[in-house]
Order: sequence, then C-alpha cells, then structure tokens
Amino acid sequence: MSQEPVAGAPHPERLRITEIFHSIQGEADAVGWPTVFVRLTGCPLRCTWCDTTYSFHGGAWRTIDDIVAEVATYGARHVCVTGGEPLSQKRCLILLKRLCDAGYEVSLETSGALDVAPVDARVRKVVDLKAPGSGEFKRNRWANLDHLRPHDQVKFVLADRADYEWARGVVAEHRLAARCQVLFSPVHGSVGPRELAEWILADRLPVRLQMQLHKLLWGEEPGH
Ligand SMILES: C[S@@+](CC[C@H](N)C(=O)[O-])C[C@H]1O[C@@H](n2cnc3c(N)ncnc32)[C@H](O)[C@@H]1O
Ligand SMILES: Nc1nc2[nH]cc(C(=O)O)c2c(=O)[nH]1
Ligand code: SF4
Ligand SMILES: [Mg+2]
Repeated sequence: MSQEPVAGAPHPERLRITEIFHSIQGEADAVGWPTVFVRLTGCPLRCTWCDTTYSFHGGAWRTIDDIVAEVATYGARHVCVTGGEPLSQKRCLILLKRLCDAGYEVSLETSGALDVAPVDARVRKVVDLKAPGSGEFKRNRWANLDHLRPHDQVKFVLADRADYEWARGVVAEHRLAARCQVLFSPVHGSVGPRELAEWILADRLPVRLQMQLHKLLWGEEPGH
C-alpha cells in the first residue's frame, strides 16, 4: 500500500499505461477541446461493444512523474484519464490529484463498476451506467450516484431501443438530471444517432445526445 505523497515530492509509483496521445476530446462535456489522453491498461469488464479491447493487456510500467512530464510536452489545458478501467489501478488516484495540482482540467472516464468516492473532487468524472446490451449491467455500482457533483456526468451507451428504455427509467427513478449532466450515446454503428435523437425529443428527455466526435474525424484509427 503506497502512502499519499507530499505535494511536490517525487512520485516513484508506477502505473501500467497503454498509450498517451494528443487529440480532440471526442466525448462528454469537454468535447472538442485539444486534450491529452492517458490510457491505463487493464479492465475487469468485457462490454460486448468495447472499442478499446487493445487496452486489456500489455502496456508499459511508467512512473507518475514520467507520465506527468509527457503530458506537459503537449501544452494542452485538458487531460483525460481513461482505459481500460483506470480505477482498477489504485495509484490512478495519485495521478489524478497530481494532474489537478498541476492546474489541468482533468476528466476521468470510468465504467461505473468501481468506487469513485476517493477520486479528487476537482476531477470531472464521467461515470458510465452499463445498460443490459453491454452484457455488464450487473457490475453497475449504484452507490457511485451518491458521489456525483454538478460538474460530473453520467453516461449511458445504448445498443438498442431496449437499452434506451432502460436508461430512460433509470434517469427518472434516480432523478439523475437534477444531479448532473446525463449523456446518451449510441454504441458506434449500432443505434443510428438520428434515431436516438428522435427518441430523446419524442420523450422530452432532459439528456444530452453524444456522438463520438473523434470517430467522425478519424474513424477507428489508433492514437485518436
Ligand atoms: C473505452 S471506455 C474506457 C473507460 C471505462 N472503462 C468506461 O467504460 O467508461 C471510454 C468510453 O468509451 C465508451 N465506448 C466504448 N466502446 C464504445 C462504442 N463501441 N461506442 C460508443 N461508445 C463506446 C465507453 O462506454 C466509455 O464511456
Ligand atoms: N478523441 C478521443 N476522445 C475520447 N474521449 C474519451 C475517450 C476514451 O477512449 O475514453 C476518447 C478517445 O479514445 N479518443
Ligand atoms: S468498461 Fe470500458 S474499457 Fe472495459 S470493456 Fe467496458 S467500455 Fe471497454
Ligand atoms: Mg475511446
């Protein structure tokens, strides 16, 4: 168990990293901003439609100092910590704090299966709630909803109409729209985005439609 380091002290702790890259944020509230992505290796879930299966294995052990130094080389204001499932490596919490201390706008993409309570309050959490079509619906950690701040986001990635109806019910039952932004995104290439837009409008839902901007720009090219 590593101890919380003193601010400004060296961080010898290491994380397993799949990639660090500079791109346009394609998802969630910071969509469109030039952003550095830090993708942590490993995930305990296996969503049927996951577009990042290459992050499940491999990667390289890197110190937090080294990661923060590489992030700085891009000169971006936004940093997105993702994976794999970033919270499955405990030392991710240290990286998040360190990035916040350095003054970045930090977002965290997380599956919703792990406890978000210890995440630095400055981090904008993007918490998925996995719909039945993902095959990982039983992993949802509902207690995470108690740790949402107004700058956080709950995201539903929807494979079909049944997923949409499930998500609509969850938003109403937990009054999610009153707590933070709620994002509905089609599984890429599955539900048509226009179809999803029409469902949202017909039901007058207070949710924000998401499309993966980076896939419109670059398709499934790696490094974006
Ligand atoms: C690759 S995951 C990594 C972070 C974390 N494991 C999670 O699931 O949130 C990042 C985001 O991409 C979304 N995503 C993955 N595959 C997708 C697909 N085929 N279409 C749309 N969104 C997808 C996930 O739902 C998640 O919101
Ligand atoms: N451009 C771009 N934006 C993203 N936002 C979240 C991503 C992710 O994989 O978590 C992602 C990604 O992979 N690429
Ligand atoms: S939790 Fe995230 S990284 Fe893991 S399988 Fe699901 S979408 Fe992929
Ligand atoms: Mg991605």
